[in-house]
Amino acid sequence: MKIVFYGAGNMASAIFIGMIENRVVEPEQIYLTSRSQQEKIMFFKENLGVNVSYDDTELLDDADYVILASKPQSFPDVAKRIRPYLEEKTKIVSVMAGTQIKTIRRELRTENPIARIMPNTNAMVQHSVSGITYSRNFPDKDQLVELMESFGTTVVIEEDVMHNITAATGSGSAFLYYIYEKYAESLMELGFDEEEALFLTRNLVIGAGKMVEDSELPFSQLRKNITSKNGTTEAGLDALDGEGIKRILTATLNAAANRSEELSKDDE
Ligand SMILES: NC(=O)C1=CN([C@@H]2O[C@H](COP(=O)(O)OP(=O)(O)OC[C@H]3O[C@@H](n4cnc5c(N)ncnc54)[C@H](O)[C@@H]3O)[C@@H](O)[C@H]2O)C=CC1
Ligand SMILES: O=C(O)[C@@H]1CCC=N1
Repeated sequence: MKIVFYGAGNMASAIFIGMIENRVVEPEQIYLTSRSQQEKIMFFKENLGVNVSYDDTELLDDADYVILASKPQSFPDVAKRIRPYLEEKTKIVSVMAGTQIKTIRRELRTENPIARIMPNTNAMVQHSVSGITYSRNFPDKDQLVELMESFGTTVVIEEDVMHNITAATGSGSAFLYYIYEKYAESLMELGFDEEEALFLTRNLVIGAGKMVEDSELPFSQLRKNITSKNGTTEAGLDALDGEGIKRILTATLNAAANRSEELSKDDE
């Protein structure tokens, strides 16, 4: 199998590192190309054993999958590179937020099978939760799902659900990291120094993540197990509700989903 990544940034590298670490592909089956970050992709070549090329003829020759992993705004340039050399057998898989299948088809001027996936950077530790949607003519769906399951779990969705999945899990871990950042900053306001605040937050997050992984209890029960009547946790949770935690999170997710919709309209 030959898998070619156009773009070798944060998302692409999380995917191919996840795939290689899980041994569903050999490094020599992966081809990388980029526009910037040439030092970084040489690092991948030297340390992982993947191929690097800037020659589109070589890249697209007999390719099974082309992964579109540039920013949506760079896609017209990427499409120009791919268009002349794309073979009929090649399946296109896009990770770009907001770029619709019909836009990809139009820019590449192709009837080839196209899938859109929305992973997240947890792919690097095989824990992405990824949305996937296919064009009608996509063959071997199971093969693509199998490849994707090497870096996490997948949910098959209709294309119009992609905006919500992009917000929920594509962007979602950034929202959680931001909350952890702010948690550490608040610990510093409480009196801990920076090192202590980061140490405490990091270990709190790791422990909570492990509890979520290992325990069968729902989030609400895990929370209740910590909350004594009239105790400290209850006081903190009342403050969180008073500040409108639910409203804040709903606004966050709506903003991200709306931006995905805007991106999809930019290219109509
Ligand atoms: N970072 C994330 O957590 C996620 C990102 N995505 C999507 O993944 C895509 C990439 O995002 P990042 O990896 O974060 O961006 P990035 O900026 O880290 O990487 C972009 C890559 O595209 C390459 N590129 C740009 N123009 C090119 C061209 N003409 N030919 C070949 N390569 C070209 C750049 O050289 C770079 O390697 C975006 O479309 C984004 O919507 C989707 C899910 C999560
Ligand atoms: O911020 C973005 O647009 C991309 C899509 C999902 C995560 N990162």
